[in-house]
Amino acid sequence: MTELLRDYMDEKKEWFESKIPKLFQNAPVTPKLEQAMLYSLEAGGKRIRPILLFATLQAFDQKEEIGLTTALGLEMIHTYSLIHDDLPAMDDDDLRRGKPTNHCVFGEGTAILAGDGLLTAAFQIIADDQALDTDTRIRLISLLARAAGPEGMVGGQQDDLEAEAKRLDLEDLISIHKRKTGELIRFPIEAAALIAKATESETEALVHYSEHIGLAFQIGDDILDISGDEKALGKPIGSDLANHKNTYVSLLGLTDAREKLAQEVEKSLHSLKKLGFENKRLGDIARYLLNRTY
Ligand SMILES: CC(C)=CCC/C(C)=C/COP(=O)(O)OP(=O)(O)O
Ligand SMILES: C=C(C)CCOP(=O)(O)OP(=O)(O)O
Repeated sequence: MTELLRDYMDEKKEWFESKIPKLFQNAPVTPKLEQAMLYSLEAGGKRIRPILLFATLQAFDQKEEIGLTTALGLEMIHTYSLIHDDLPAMDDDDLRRGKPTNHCVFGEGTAILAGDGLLTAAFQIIADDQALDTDTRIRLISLLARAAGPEGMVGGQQDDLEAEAKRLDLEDLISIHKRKTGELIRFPIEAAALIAKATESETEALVHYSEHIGLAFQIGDDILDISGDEKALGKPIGSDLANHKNTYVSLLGLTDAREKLAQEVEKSLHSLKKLGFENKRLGDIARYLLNRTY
């Protein structure tokens, strides 16, 4: 990662995270539930989805502040998905973002409710966002519901669960990941294009970019699951193997998985070129995915 991108990501992450403690300040949320929601939300992570939203707004010379609430809602949904993904009924993981998983600290019942709370509160804060006009808010809520729901992430997760006992081909694996991971990578980019009032053809090129980096991101996650550093990642490695998951590495082998990742990054840069955005932050983010270590 270039020093410039590192600085940008650190700065945006810090700014974004400074807003999290205030999220439920004026809401009468049951204390243990609030504590459980904030525990996972504040645990860190790369904040790559909010950063993609800010970087897309920046590419259109828009202030990042205008996308802040949408980015918070998105990260709340991403965090809920990780809490539920770690549950004994799913991946049964003990470590996430460098800390014991939500159910290990608060118990399974509260972890399920913390996830439910984050999911629903996300839509509430976007609906109430005074920085955006009503039409934009409704369109964002619709996009986000589609991306996170049964057509998107939840559907992808269901297919992923069912696939554990089977051997998939590459096409099936891509179809699962497009929904399970890809939709929440696509959303911040499409949302920022909507907020910035991008044209149809600009949005189309950005959606293509997002689809390619979404796949590159997931391939990178699969590679890191076998060759990454547990401390840097903040989650256990070897979990895919233990759970008999179909991954790009199990299907293609490490070398070809790396090659496929490089191809997806190349295609994402090609989509950016159409917009003259390849040298903007979005291009740097795509190039960072090539060799990410966490
Ligand atoms: C509705 C739900 C629960 C969705 C979960 C979506 C998701 C992307 C989980 C993490 O995937 P992973 O298991 O491949 O990643 P990790 O290695 O981080 O656990
Ligand atoms: C989609 C996948 C692979 C789950 C983890 O997502 P991230 O790798 O973005 O996790 P955090 O940085 O937010 O913890």
